[in-house]
Amino acid sequence: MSKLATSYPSWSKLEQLSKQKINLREAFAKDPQRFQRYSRSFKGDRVKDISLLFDFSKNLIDDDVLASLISLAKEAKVEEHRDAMLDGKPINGSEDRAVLHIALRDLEGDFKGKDSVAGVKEVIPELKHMKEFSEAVRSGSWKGYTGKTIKSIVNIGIGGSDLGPVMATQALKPYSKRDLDAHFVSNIDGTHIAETLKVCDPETTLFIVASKTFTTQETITNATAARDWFMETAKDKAHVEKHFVALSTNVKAATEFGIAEANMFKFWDWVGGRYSLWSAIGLSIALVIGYENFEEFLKGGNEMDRHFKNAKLEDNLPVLLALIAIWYNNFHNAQSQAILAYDQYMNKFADFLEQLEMESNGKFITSNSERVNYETGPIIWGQPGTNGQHAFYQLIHQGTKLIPCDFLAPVESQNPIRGGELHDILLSNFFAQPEALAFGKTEEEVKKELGPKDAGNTFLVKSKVFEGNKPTNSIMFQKLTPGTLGALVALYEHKVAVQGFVWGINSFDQMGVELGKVLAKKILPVLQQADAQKVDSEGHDSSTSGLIKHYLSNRK
Ligand SMILES: O=P(O)(O)OC[C@H]1O[C@@H](O)[C@H](O)[C@@H](O)[C@@H]1O
Repeated sequence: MSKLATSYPSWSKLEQLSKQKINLREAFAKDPQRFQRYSRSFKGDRVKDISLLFDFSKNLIDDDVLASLISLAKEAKVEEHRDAMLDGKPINGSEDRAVLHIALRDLEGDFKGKDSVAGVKEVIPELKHMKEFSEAVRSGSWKGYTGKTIKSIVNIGIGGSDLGPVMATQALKPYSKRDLDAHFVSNIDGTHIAETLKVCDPETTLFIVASKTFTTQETITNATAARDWFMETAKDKAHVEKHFVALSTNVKAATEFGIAEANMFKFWDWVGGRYSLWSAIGLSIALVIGYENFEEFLKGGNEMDRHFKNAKLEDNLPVLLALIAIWYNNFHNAQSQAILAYDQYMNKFADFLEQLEMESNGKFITSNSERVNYETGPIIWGQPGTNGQHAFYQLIHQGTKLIPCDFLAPVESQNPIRGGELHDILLSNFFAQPEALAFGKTEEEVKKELGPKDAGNTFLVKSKVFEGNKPTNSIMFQKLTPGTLGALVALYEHKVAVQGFVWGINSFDQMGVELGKVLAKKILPVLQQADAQKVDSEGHDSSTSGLIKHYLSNRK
């Protein structure tokens, strides 16, 4: 049973330690080995192109802090929780489910404990189905109802059934089949599907209806709209099977929607939505980058799984990433964390991590049904570099909030424009920003730089001071290959799991998304009946009633 994290002896120790201010200028000056001491490298042993360097030396830590964070992980039984997860124990207690996204990428059978869980043995046959299908579409042997090759795919899904595929297809664009257009429709705002259908041809478009539950209102409504649009041209229902496939755990509902069993790609209830890009939900990824590359992505995730399982806590990348974030979240009052990827292909990475981290760890109840008396998941946000530098970095450098940042960048660019000049400029920024954040600029330095003419202008001098001491992690990877992306995603997945273990919460349900859905379902009939009189009898507060009535009386 999970305890309140505040009850661990190391929690109090860390509270004490947080009162001693660590100054990064002094820490680096004192210890020439600081980078060596606080950085780790990680190489794939099967996927050879994976090579990561994780530098956490620009954090407000010293040996005492790090040792106490590691002790905290031990007291919270992180290793036991991890092993229970990898063994397929039902650690998602509120739903009584195992948490086995690792099974989706365990192609060589490294994790035996999970094998008795129902569905695990179907992973490989289902991958074979994905392989055959994606190859048929990509090679052109799969034809639309008029005998034409598929030119566009439209993934219709939301949340985890959208964000992972969107992020990964963007990230792995260099590996994509450029003559196959990939679209993603998620929002129930009709604009999303309307604008997508405008650039699609019913004869050459394949719709992928991606929904774990197959009951999600947005997805089912958008899929129905897509089918109506298709039927306007195709006329005959029998043509649907050439143009619609389903990715779901709910075979019954997908059948009711009209999708033939042969066109269904299944997964299981032990795959959480935000962890589902490794499952059939990744079909759009396999279609875009090809099955072999998709498999490399899976193998990259498995590299990180084995590291997570086998590396000692002090060297364990997900554990370190999690503990460092806990240090700021719980002992330095940091409310948010920025994800800053210096790789344009990763422009959806922060969006993806928003769901992964916030839906997983935005909880106030422990697995022991107690209300936490400490902060849980931070707000995750970010933009790719260098764009963010010209927008919000001002606040990170000189604002009043502490925002720990993860900087990520590839050693090798996929597009070495002008002989690599652009990449060098990009990387010079990737190196410079954490340096500026850590070491800042003192008043003396500013005065010296301004020279005698302006050094007496106090407001100017003070405005130009950077206090520094802002913590960052830097993660460099060789190149954004499918394997590397897999390892990076799994790194963050396990980071989230470790944090949940320490905070004693269930990172694998998402009850907090339900209430709004239920209320919307109650309001919808009122909008459809357009009965403004009825609004008052619905029992809403005056604000909600007022807004509904405003809508009903002003819509055309
Ligand atoms: O894949 P489904 O069942 O349509 O669900 C989509 C999303 O629905 C949301 O309500 C959940 O919070 C997400 O976790 C989930 O990914």
